[in-house]
Amino acid sequence: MTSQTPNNSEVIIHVQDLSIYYSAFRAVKNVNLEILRNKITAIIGPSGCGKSTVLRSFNRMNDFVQGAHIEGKILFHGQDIYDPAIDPVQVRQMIGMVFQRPNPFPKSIYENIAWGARINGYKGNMDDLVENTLQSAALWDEVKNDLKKSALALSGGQQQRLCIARALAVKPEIILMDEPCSALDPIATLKIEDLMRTLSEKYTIIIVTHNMQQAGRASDYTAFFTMDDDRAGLMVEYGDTSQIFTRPRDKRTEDYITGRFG
Ligand SMILES: Nc1ncnc2c1ncn2[C@@H]1O[C@H](COP(=O)(O)OP(=O)(O)OP(=O)(O)O)[C@@H](O)[C@H]1O
Repeated sequence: MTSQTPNNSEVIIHVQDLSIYYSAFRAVKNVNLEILRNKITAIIGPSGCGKSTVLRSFNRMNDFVQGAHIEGKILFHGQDIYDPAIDPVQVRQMIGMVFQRPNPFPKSIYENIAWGARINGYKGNMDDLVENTLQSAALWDEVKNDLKKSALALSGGQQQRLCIARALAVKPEIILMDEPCSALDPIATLKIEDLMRTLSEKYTIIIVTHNMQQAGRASDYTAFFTMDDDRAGLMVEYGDTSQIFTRPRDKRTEDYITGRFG
């Protein structure tokens, strides 16, 4: 691994020799990566190189895919999240996820936030929680008079910010974002990118994106993945986003970011 991570930042996730399989097929191999706290890390690379697979392994979403399993370790604050003693539900509470297509529940805006919190046993003032998380997701001003309205009546960008608010409501430390803007127009996309920057003051964000301008604009660190001859994804290079985009060390990274491949 080519790592430029400054050693004064706290590592929140250590990925050690990670390989991920779908039954016998090794989709990702031998990844070593350190994710830094309160930073935005982008995972980029050509289609099929395993970006989503890696992202989903960080909160055990691959557990839902029959035959999916990993080798190696993913340590969250030094704790192996695949240790049999660990409850995957708790992992997903601490490491939340936002998906490609906004997927609010077919319920009111209010209930989209309150539901997860209630299931998690939240005992505080629900109105305050709803307001605070909608504020954190930069959505409050747009919806404060419509909290009883269906979430499905919101625009795509608003729905995605609601999904971010919903993820925040259960107090995670990390937010995984899998192509969160691919269904959004450019203005809604920029709003989400601004929001990511604000959220990184309190949270750690890992984003998979096809959009290289987005990775360049919105992330602090970038991991570039590609596919090997055996179709397994591997990490080619990882470092400061400006270095990856202006002075890539590996020819494969350079070819990808200059558009010669991918
Ligand atoms: N549920 C699954 N079952 C079997 N194979 C899968 C599954 N999900 C992904 N794969 C395979 O794993 C490899 C990596 O897929 P993944 O979706 O992680 O790549 P990606 O880089 O995120 O792709 P894209 O940019 O197109 O979304 C591909 O070969 C894909 O076909």
